[in-house]
Amino acid sequence: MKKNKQVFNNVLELVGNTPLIKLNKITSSLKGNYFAKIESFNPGHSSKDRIALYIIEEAERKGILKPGDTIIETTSGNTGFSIAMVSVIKGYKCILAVSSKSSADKIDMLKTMGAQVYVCPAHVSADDPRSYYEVAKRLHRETEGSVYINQYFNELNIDAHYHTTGPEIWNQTEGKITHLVACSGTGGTISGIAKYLKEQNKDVQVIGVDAYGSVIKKYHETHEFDEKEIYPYRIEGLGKNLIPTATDFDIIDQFIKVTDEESAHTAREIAKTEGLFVGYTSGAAMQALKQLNEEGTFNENSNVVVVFPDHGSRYMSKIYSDSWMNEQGFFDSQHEQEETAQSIQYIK
Ligand SMILES: Cc1ncc(COP(=O)(O)O)c(C=O)c1O
Repeated sequence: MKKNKQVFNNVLELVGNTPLIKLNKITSSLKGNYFAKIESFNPGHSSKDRIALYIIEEAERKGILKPGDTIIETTSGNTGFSIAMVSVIKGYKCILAVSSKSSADKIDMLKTMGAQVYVCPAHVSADDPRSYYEVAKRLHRETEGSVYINQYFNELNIDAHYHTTGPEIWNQTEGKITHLVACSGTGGTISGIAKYLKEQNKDVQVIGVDAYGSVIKKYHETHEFDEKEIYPYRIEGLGKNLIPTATDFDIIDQFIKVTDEESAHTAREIAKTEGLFVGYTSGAAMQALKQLNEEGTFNENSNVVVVFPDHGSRYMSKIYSDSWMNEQGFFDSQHEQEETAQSIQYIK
């Protein structure tokens, strides 16, 4: 049968080639042109589909993985979902070691996607045999024919974005991009895209978004790992309490930090202004654009691409819940709280 582009052989054929959408209203008072790379258009609703597929296919190419083998990772987040999805299609077992802090919803989601989930105590040190890092390492050692994805320390994480997201952004902007702004967690997204873009045009400015409570920005500036920078924060997937080797610090020009509170409000603002229902780190990245604009980073000729990594549906009990926002103290005034409450009217 002739290949019909409307019909796909399986869901994995839809990974990548996400749209770049112009931001209009939320950026109306900022200098320059703004475009968002909407990674929730991946079938697993996040950018992590790209690394799951790429790393697993690399292992296949190298003959490390055979059908029926096992893929192991330590995450309850987007990467876990993406690995589970790829494993279903390709016929691998998927083992995810997650922290007991993970919500029941997330664990159920992974279980639904066929993963074997090990829930490990959250409040033990990383080198404790019960920690999710150690459990994953032990399962990897004990399971013949297993691959440990280890996204924070796997350079294929960078390669995945170098070969996919980077060229997509270059082509979608017809080479006119001047600035890339992206959150940095493992650092794979920003490092891989930056490497590709700078090979095309070394003048493209690359700005990473970090969280208060994370060591990344300070490490970039001083090469010092400063434990004093570390404290708990709420945004998931952004910043870190360790230095990932999946971040190429030399290729990133600058880091900027954003707060939990402003990022949450900005994510809600993106939905209301652009009709894009995106995750918490998309709010963080957009918040970074506002701060960079204030600092005078952009001018009328700037063509800024911002990466929105995932979909808002994963944050219903967090930033899109008024009671959660209230519990965090993110509604500064009674007025703000009443205003959002008024958008729901109960007819009795
Ligand atoms: C929601 C979300 N945003 C942003 C990131 C950051 O992407 P990267 O790990 O490629 O730096 C992650 C990764 O963990 C994520 O899950």
